[in-house]
Amino acid sequence: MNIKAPVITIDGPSGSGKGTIAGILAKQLGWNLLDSGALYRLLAFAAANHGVDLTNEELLKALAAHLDVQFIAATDGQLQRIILEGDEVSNVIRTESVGAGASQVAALPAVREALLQRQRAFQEPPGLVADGRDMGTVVFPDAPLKIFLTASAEERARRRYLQLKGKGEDVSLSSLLDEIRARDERDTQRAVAPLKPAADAIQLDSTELSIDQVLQRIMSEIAIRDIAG
Ligand SMILES: Nc1ncnc2c1ncn2[C@@H]1O[C@H](COP(=O)(O)OP(=O)(O)OP(=O)(O)O)[C@@H](O)[C@H]1O
Ligand SMILES: Nc1ccn([C@H]2C[C@H](O)[C@@H](COP(=O)(O)O)O2)c(=O)n1
Repeated sequence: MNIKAPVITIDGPSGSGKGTIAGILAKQLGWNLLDSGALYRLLAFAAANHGVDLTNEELLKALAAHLDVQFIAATDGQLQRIILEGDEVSNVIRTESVGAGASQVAALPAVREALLQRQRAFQEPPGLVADGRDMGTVVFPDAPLKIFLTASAEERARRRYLQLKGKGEDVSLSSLLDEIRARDERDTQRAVAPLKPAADAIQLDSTELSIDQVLQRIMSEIAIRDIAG
Protein backbone atom coordinates (compact mmCIF):
# COMPACT_ATOMS: atom_id res chain seq x y z
CA MET A 1 0.00 0.00 0.00
CA ASN A 2 1.28 3.49 -0.87
CA ILE A 3 0.94 5.52 2.33
CA LYS A 4 1.35 9.19 1.55
CA ALA A 5 3.37 11.56 3.71
CA PRO A 6 1.20 13.90 5.82
CA VAL A 7 0.72 17.48 4.64
CA ILE A 8 0.02 20.66 6.59
CA THR A 9 -1.34 23.40 4.35
CA ILE A 10 -1.10 27.11 5.16
CA ASP A 11 -3.08 29.37 2.84
CA GLY A 12 -3.86 33.03 3.10
CA PRO A 13 -3.39 36.48 1.61
CA SER A 14 -0.11 38.23 0.95
CA GLY A 15 1.74 39.30 4.10
CA SER A 16 -0.35 37.22 6.51
CA GLY A 17 2.82 35.38 7.59
CA LYS A 18 2.34 32.06 5.73
CA GLY A 19 5.90 31.82 4.46
CA THR A 20 7.45 32.69 7.81
CA ILE A 21 5.28 30.23 9.72
CA ALA A 22 5.64 27.46 7.11
CA GLY A 23 9.45 27.79 7.13
CA ILE A 24 9.70 27.58 10.92
CA LEU A 25 7.22 24.70 11.13
CA ALA A 26 9.01 22.67 8.44
CA LYS A 27 12.31 23.17 10.25
CA GLN A 28 10.88 22.26 13.67
CA LEU A 29 9.17 19.13 12.34
CA GLY A 30 12.06 18.17 10.03
CA TRP A 31 9.59 18.10 7.11
CA ASN A 32 9.84 19.24 3.48
CA LEU A 33 8.72 22.75 2.54
CA LEU A 34 6.74 23.90 -0.49
CA ASP A 35 6.64 27.66 -1.05
CA SER A 36 4.14 27.49 -3.91
CA GLY A 37 4.08 31.28 -4.37
CA ALA A 38 7.76 31.04 -5.33
CA LEU A 39 6.81 28.91 -8.37
CA TYR A 40 4.43 31.62 -9.65
CA ARG A 41 7.05 34.27 -8.88
CA LEU A 42 9.71 32.24 -10.73
CA LEU A 43 7.44 31.94 -13.74
CA ALA A 44 6.75 35.70 -13.85
CA PHE A 45 10.47 36.39 -13.45
CA ALA A 46 11.48 33.86 -16.13
CA ALA A 47 8.83 35.26 -18.48
CA ALA A 48 10.33 38.74 -18.15
CA ASN A 49 13.83 37.32 -18.82
CA HIS A 50 12.62 35.48 -21.92
CA GLY A 51 10.48 38.35 -23.23
CA VAL A 52 7.22 36.41 -22.75
CA ASP A 53 4.15 38.58 -22.24
CA LEU A 54 2.31 37.89 -18.97
CA THR A 55 -0.97 37.44 -20.86
CA ASN A 56 0.38 34.85 -23.34
CA GLU A 57 -1.16 31.73 -21.76
CA GLU A 58 0.24 29.22 -24.29
CA LEU A 59 3.85 30.38 -23.97
CA LEU A 60 3.56 30.71 -20.17
CA LYS A 61 2.19 27.17 -19.98
CA ALA A 62 5.22 25.86 -21.91
CA LEU A 63 7.60 27.91 -19.76
CA ALA A 64 5.92 26.62 -16.56
CA ALA A 65 6.19 23.01 -17.74
CA HIS A 66 9.93 23.36 -18.40
CA LEU A 67 11.01 25.72 -15.60
CA ASP A 68 14.58 24.77 -14.72
CA VAL A 69 14.46 25.37 -10.97
CA GLN A 70 16.10 23.92 -7.89
CA PHE A 71 15.01 24.46 -4.29
CA ILE A 72 17.91 23.97 -1.89
CA ALA A 73 16.61 23.17 1.59
CA ALA A 74 17.36 25.51 4.50
CA THR A 75 20.26 24.54 6.71
CA ASP A 76 21.27 25.91 10.11
CA GLY A 77 21.89 29.61 9.64
CA GLN A 78 20.83 29.65 5.96
CA LEU A 79 17.39 30.11 4.47
CA GLN A 80 16.07 27.99 1.60
CA ARG A 81 17.84 28.93 -1.68
CA ILE A 82 16.21 29.04 -5.11
CA ILE A 83 18.18 28.55 -8.33
CA LEU A 84 16.60 29.39 -11.70
CA GLU A 85 18.42 28.36 -14.88
CA GLY A 86 21.67 28.17 -12.89
CA ASP A 87 21.37 31.59 -11.19
CA GLU A 88 20.47 32.23 -7.57
CA VAL A 89 17.20 34.21 -7.53
CA SER A 90 16.18 33.76 -3.86
CA ASN A 91 16.00 37.52 -3.25
CA VAL A 92 15.21 39.03 -6.64
CA ILE A 93 11.89 37.17 -6.91
CA ARG A 94 10.66 38.72 -3.61
CA THR A 95 9.94 42.23 -4.90
CA GLU A 96 6.38 43.56 -4.98
CA SER A 97 6.56 43.91 -8.77
CA VAL A 98 7.48 40.21 -9.25
CA GLY A 99 4.67 39.39 -6.77
CA ALA A 100 2.20 41.39 -8.88
CA GLY A 101 3.38 39.54 -12.03
CA ALA A 102 3.02 36.22 -10.18
CA SER A 103 -0.53 37.11 -9.23
CA GLN A 104 -1.25 37.90 -12.91
CA VAL A 105 0.14 34.61 -14.36
CA ALA A 106 -1.49 32.67 -11.50
CA ALA A 107 -4.93 33.61 -12.85
CA LEU A 108 -4.32 31.59 -16.04
CA PRO A 109 -5.81 28.05 -15.89
CA ALA A 110 -3.17 26.48 -18.17
CA VAL A 111 -0.39 27.81 -15.95
CA ARG A 112 -2.00 26.40 -12.79
CA GLU A 113 -2.48 23.04 -14.48
CA ALA A 114 1.16 22.99 -15.63
CA LEU A 115 2.39 23.62 -12.06
CA LEU A 116 0.05 21.17 -10.30
CA GLN A 117 2.11 17.96 -10.49
CA ARG A 118 5.31 19.85 -9.74
CA GLN A 119 3.74 20.98 -6.46
CA ARG A 120 2.35 17.54 -5.57
CA ALA A 121 5.82 16.02 -6.07
CA PHE A 122 6.91 17.79 -2.86
CA GLN A 123 4.75 15.37 -0.85
CA GLU A 124 7.58 13.14 0.33
CA PRO A 125 8.28 11.47 3.72
CA PRO A 126 8.44 12.34 6.52
CA GLY A 127 5.92 15.12 5.70
CA LEU A 128 5.29 18.41 3.94
CA VAL A 129 4.40 21.93 5.01
CA ALA A 130 2.94 23.73 1.98
CA ASP A 131 2.03 27.41 1.82
CA GLY A 132 0.13 29.34 -0.82
CA ARG A 133 -3.39 30.23 -1.88
CA ASP A 134 -4.94 26.90 -2.96
CA MET A 135 -2.91 24.31 -1.02
CA GLY A 136 -5.90 23.16 1.04
CA THR A 137 -8.57 23.59 -1.64
CA VAL A 138 -6.91 22.22 -4.81
CA VAL A 139 -3.36 20.90 -4.49
CA PHE A 140 -3.65 18.86 -1.26
CA PRO A 141 -7.40 18.52 -0.59
CA ASP A 142 -6.79 15.48 1.70
CA ALA A 143 -4.30 17.22 4.01
CA PRO A 144 -4.99 16.29 7.66
CA LEU A 145 -4.38 19.87 8.85
CA LYS A 146 -5.31 23.00 6.90
CA ILE A 147 -4.69 26.49 8.22
CA PHE A 148 -6.13 29.65 6.66
CA LEU A 149 -3.98 32.47 8.00
CA THR A 150 -5.23 36.05 7.72
CA ALA A 151 -4.50 39.52 9.12
CA SER A 152 -6.02 42.91 8.32
CA ALA A 153 -4.73 44.56 5.13
CA GLU A 154 -3.34 47.43 7.24
CA GLU A 155 -1.35 45.07 9.48
CA ARG A 156 -0.06 43.12 6.47
CA ALA A 157 1.07 46.35 4.79
CA ARG A 158 2.75 47.42 8.05
CA ARG A 159 4.62 44.09 8.28
CA ARG A 160 5.72 44.31 4.65
CA TYR A 161 6.82 47.91 5.17
CA LEU A 162 9.00 46.92 8.14
CA GLN A 163 10.36 43.92 6.23
CA LEU A 164 11.36 45.97 3.17
CA LYS A 165 12.67 48.91 5.23
CA GLY A 166 14.79 46.37 7.11
CA LYS A 167 16.34 45.39 3.77
CA GLY A 168 17.13 49.05 3.07
CA GLU A 169 14.41 49.51 0.43
CA ASP A 170 12.76 52.88 -0.09
CA VAL A 171 9.05 52.05 0.26
CA SER A 172 5.83 53.88 1.11
CA LEU A 173 3.27 52.40 3.49
CA SER A 174 0.32 53.73 1.52
CA SER A 175 1.51 52.29 -1.81
CA LEU A 176 2.21 48.93 -0.14
CA LEU A 177 -1.35 48.96 1.22
CA ASP A 178 -2.69 49.73 -2.27
CA GLU A 179 -0.60 46.87 -3.75
CA ILE A 180 -1.78 44.43 -1.08
CA ARG A 181 -5.43 45.36 -1.70
CA ALA A 182 -4.98 45.00 -5.48
CA ARG A 183 -3.33 41.58 -5.03
CA ASP A 184 -6.09 40.45 -2.62
CA GLU A 185 -8.69 41.47 -5.19
CA ARG A 186 -6.95 39.56 -8.03
CA ASP A 187 -6.21 36.46 -5.93
CA THR A 188 -9.73 36.16 -4.46
CA GLN A 189 -11.73 37.09 -7.56
CA ARG A 190 -10.04 34.94 -10.22
CA ALA A 191 -12.15 32.19 -11.74
CA VAL A 192 -9.67 29.35 -11.19
CA ALA A 193 -8.47 28.23 -7.71
CA PRO A 194 -9.26 31.56 -6.02
CA LEU A 195 -7.87 32.33 -2.58
CA LYS A 196 -10.45 31.04 -0.11
CA PRO A 197 -10.44 28.83 2.98
CA ALA A 198 -11.05 25.11 2.46
CA ALA A 199 -14.31 24.02 4.09
CA ASP A 200 -12.31 22.07 6.70
CA ALA A 201 -9.62 24.73 7.30
CA ILE A 202 -8.91 26.30 10.68
CA GLN A 203 -9.09 30.06 10.27
CA LEU A 204 -6.50 32.01 12.21
CA ASP A 205 -6.47 35.82 12.31
CA SER A 206 -2.92 36.87 13.19
CA THR A 207 -3.57 40.65 13.29
CA GLU A 208 -3.09 40.71 17.05
CA LEU A 209 -0.82 37.65 17.33
CA SER A 210 2.97 37.37 17.37
CA ILE A 211 4.77 34.80 15.21
CA ASP A 212 5.29 32.66 18.33
CA GLN A 213 1.60 32.79 19.22
CA VAL A 214 0.62 31.68 15.72
CA LEU A 215 3.12 28.83 15.91
CA GLN A 216 1.79 27.71 19.29
CA ARG A 217 -1.78 27.62 17.95
CA ILE A 218 -0.70 25.47 14.99
CA MET A 219 1.47 23.20 17.17
CA SER A 220 -1.54 22.52 19.38
CA GLU A 221 -3.62 21.55 16.32
CA ILE A 222 -0.80 19.22 15.21
CA ALA A 223 -0.75 17.61 18.65
CA ILE A 224 -4.55 17.15 18.69
CA ARG A 225 -4.39 15.33 15.35
CA ASP A 226 -1.26 13.36 16.23
CA ILE A 227 0.10 13.80 12.69
CA ALA A 228 3.77 14.49 13.38
CA GLY A 229 4.72 11.18 14.95
N1 LIG B 1 2.28 37.21 13.44
C1 LIG B 1 3.15 38.10 12.98
N2 LIG B 1 3.40 39.20 13.66
C2 LIG B 1 4.27 40.13 13.19
N3 LIG B 1 4.96 40.02 12.03
C3 LIG B 1 4.76 38.91 11.32
C4 LIG B 1 3.85 37.91 11.74
N4 LIG B 1 3.86 36.94 10.81
C5 LIG B 1 4.73 37.33 9.85
N5 LIG B 1 5.29 38.51 10.18
C6 LIG B 1 6.25 39.29 9.36
O1 LIG B 1 5.51 39.80 8.26
C7 LIG B 1 6.31 39.80 7.09
C8 LIG B 1 5.57 39.06 5.96
O2 LIG B 1 5.50 37.68 6.31
P1 LIG B 1 5.56 36.55 5.20
O3 LIG B 1 6.52 36.90 4.13
O4 LIG B 1 5.75 35.27 5.92
O5 LIG B 1 4.09 36.63 4.62
P2 LIG B 1 3.42 35.77 3.46
O6 LIG B 1 2.01 35.53 3.86
O7 LIG B 1 4.24 34.56 3.17
O8 LIG B 1 3.48 36.79 2.25
P3 LIG B 1 3.52 36.45 0.66
O9 LIG B 1 2.31 35.64 0.37
O10 LIG B 1 3.42 37.78 -0.01
O11 LIG B 1 4.80 35.74 0.38
C9 LIG B 1 7.65 39.18 7.49
O12 LIG B 1 8.55 40.23 7.76
C10 LIG B 1 7.35 38.42 8.77
O13 LIG B 1 8.46 38.35 9.64
N1 LIG C 1 -0.69 28.52 -4.33
C1 LIG C 1 -0.51 29.76 -4.86
C2 LIG C 1 0.56 30.56 -4.49
C3 LIG C 1 0.71 31.80 -5.05
N2 LIG C 1 -0.19 32.22 -5.97
C4 LIG C 1 -0.03 33.51 -6.65
C5 LIG C 1 -0.84 34.59 -6.03
C6 LIG C 1 0.15 35.48 -5.35
O1 LIG C 1 -0.25 36.84 -5.40
C7 LIG C 1 1.45 35.22 -6.11
C8 LIG C 1 2.71 35.31 -5.25
O2 LIG C 1 2.55 34.51 -4.08
P1 LIG C 1 3.37 34.81 -2.73
O3 LIG C 1 4.81 34.48 -2.98
O4 LIG C 1 3.20 36.27 -2.45
O5 LIG C 1 2.76 33.92 -1.70
O6 LIG C 1 1.32 33.91 -6.62
C9 LIG C 1 -1.25 31.44 -6.29
O7 LIG C 1 -2.10 31.84 -7.11
N3 LIG C 1 -1.39 30.21 -5.74
